[in-house]
Amino acid sequence: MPKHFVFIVNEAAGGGNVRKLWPKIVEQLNQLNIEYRCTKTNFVGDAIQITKRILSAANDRLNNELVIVATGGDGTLHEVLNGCKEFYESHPSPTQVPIAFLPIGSGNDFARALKISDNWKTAIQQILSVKSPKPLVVGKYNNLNEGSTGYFINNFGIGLDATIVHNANHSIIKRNPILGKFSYIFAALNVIRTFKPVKTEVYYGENNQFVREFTKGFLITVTNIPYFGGGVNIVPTASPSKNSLDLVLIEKPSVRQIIIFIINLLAKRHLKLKFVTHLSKKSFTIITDGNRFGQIDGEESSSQSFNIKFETSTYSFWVN
Ligand SMILES: Nc1ncnc2c1ncn2[C@@H]1O[C@H](COP(=O)(O)OP(=O)(O)OP(=O)(O)O)[C@@H](O)[C@H]1O
Repeated sequence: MPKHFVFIVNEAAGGGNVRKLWPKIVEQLNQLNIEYRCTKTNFVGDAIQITKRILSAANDRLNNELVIVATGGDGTLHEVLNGCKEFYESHPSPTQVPIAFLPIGSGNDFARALKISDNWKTAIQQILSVKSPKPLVVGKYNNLNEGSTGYFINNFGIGLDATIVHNANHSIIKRNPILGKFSYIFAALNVIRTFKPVKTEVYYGENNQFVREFTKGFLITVTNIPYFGGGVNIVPTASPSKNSLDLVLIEKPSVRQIIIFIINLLAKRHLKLKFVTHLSKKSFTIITDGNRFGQIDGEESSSQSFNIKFETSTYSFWVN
């Protein structure tokens, strides 16, 4: 069946690079003679509202033809996913409009995990070569303190990586089209020195009957894919095709341990280190004692003491 593609375009992604690229992409789409339309986002969170409007305007026939193409970075894809999930939670349907991804943001970790090309022309060809939607696992979080829920495609971090995201997002480097790619590295070098660890409890098992306590939680990351922070291979075995989420937790390391960790990270052996905790589960709850930043798919959440239940969920994606 011919597909109708709706591009939700975040021109602010990729340090503003998308604004320059988009006219070229439009030219290419016209040359390819495919059926498409596009909507540009105007502010943070707009892609959630746009997605919900698209889905509520589609009827049953269109539902089978539509593909929503998140066009930007991981934050744009995150918003499109949450728009879809919110819509179908209030309008249950046997079929879901699938999400495709045209990765032209700064980090593009989801694309890296799914081997979607970072060359936009190739990525468009990849989208056009898909024959049918594929269900993929996404993370669901339930913030038990706030009573809010949401979904993530990549990772939910508390502490170190979240503070790095906070600092990177507020640095002028992030808005630079060339240096933007390195904004996380610059921020990391500073935060690793200054970050204050946080007391953390992790509950898991059928009825949360197992608990692990960490007095000096430093890096606390729940991930659905191998990468975080723009290409760091934090859990090489993580996959959105596996019905589990991976937790990596490191307590405040010494300088020696940081060096050992980096060397082992490069050799993909870091999860075997004694001072690194790695759990792969369908569900767990993390409680932290002390206000720290959180990051969800690279977008920061406010500084707070977290009490979060994580579980797996699924959504339909237009990927090979
Ligand atoms: N018109 C807009 N102006 C400013 N910000 C916007 C606009 N539309 C969307 N946004 C916000 O831009 C932020 C960054 O988008 P996105 O994450 O897609 O790009 P990126 O940061 O370059 O990529 P990545 O997350 O892969 O590093 C998101 O929080 C999104 O809500």
